[in-house]
Amino acid sequence: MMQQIYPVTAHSYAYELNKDFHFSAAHYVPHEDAGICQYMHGHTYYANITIAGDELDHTGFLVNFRTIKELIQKRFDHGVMNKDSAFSDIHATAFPTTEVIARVTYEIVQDYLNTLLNQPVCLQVFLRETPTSYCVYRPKEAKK
Ligand SMILES: Nc1nc2c(c(=O)[nH]1)N=C([C@H](O)[C@H](O)COP(=O)(O)OP(=O)(O)OP(=O)(O)O)CN2
Ligand SMILES: [Zn+2]
Repeated sequence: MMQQIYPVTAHSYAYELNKDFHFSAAHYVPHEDAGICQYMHGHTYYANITIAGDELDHTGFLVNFRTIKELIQKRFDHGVMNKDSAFSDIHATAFPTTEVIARVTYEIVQDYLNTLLNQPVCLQVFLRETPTSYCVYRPKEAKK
């Protein structure tokens, strides 16, 4: 696992946890302006998910680290991003770019967090696509 320093997001929650994991997937960016990226190719994506909250659950967890990893890894690992229902080859806002995959990752994680009684929130998704390229997604509506 790649270890690195991630950008921090300021907030006033009592607890903040971060989960690192990775997954491998194929994709293409379905527009000719994407150059060679319009052709199918693969990456090992490295993700760091930041979750915060004020209350712990009955196990003393803000949220189970393992669940966060599995939500994303089980869905995308060794798959073709373009085939996943979260993405589209029609609308640019749903092309599986680093930016969109980071946003979709946030949406999957936050949808799960919304089911928890202690109501943690996802503050940031850091997604590295290549050794030299990454995106940080922070939801605009997140309470700080
Ligand atoms: N804003 C974005 N730009 C690009 C994306 C993207 O998702 N968002 N994706 C690509 C390619 O699909 C590719 O995955 C990454 O390209 P790049 O960073 O150029 O990769 P390299 O390994 O070739 O980078 P070097 O630093 O030149 O080695 C393109 N752009
Ligand atoms: Zn790519």
